[in-house]
Amino acid sequence: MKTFDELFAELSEKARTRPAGSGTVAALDAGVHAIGKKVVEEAAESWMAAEHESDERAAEEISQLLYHVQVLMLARGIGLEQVYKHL
Ligand SMILES: N=c1c2ncn([C@@H]3O[C@H](COP(=O)(O)OP(=O)(O)OP(=O)(O)O)[C@@H](O)[C@H]3O)c2ncn1[C@@H]1O[C@H](COP(=O)(O)O)[C@@H](O)[C@H]1O
Repeated sequence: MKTFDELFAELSEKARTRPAGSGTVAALDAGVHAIGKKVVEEAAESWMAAEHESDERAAEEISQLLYHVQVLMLARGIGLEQVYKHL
């Protein structure tokens, strides 16, 4: 298990070191447009799971949404503090 901040640190390191086989690196190479589509897809899946599936399935879809949001942040060079200051 990991926290939001821990995942962001892990993904930042992947973006910096670009290890072979990383889905994050592949997503970053695909660009903001492709990442944005994944965010929308995972948002829709989160919504559907919340309406029609178990808590566990909804939580899983929400975790994927959070992952893709972090990848979008990395693709734009937006840090956690930049987002947190608006919360
Ligand atoms: N938490 C995640 C995570 N959540 C979602 N995803 C990606 O998002 C996809 C969402 O699943 P779906 O079932 O919707 O996907 P799919 O339609 O079958 O997949 P695609 O063909 O669209 O990729 C997954 O297949 C992963 O590619 C994630 N990919 C990576 N992580 C974590 O990110 C870290 C770095 O991962 P790598 O960059 O791959 O090393 C690791 O700690 C991983 O656990």
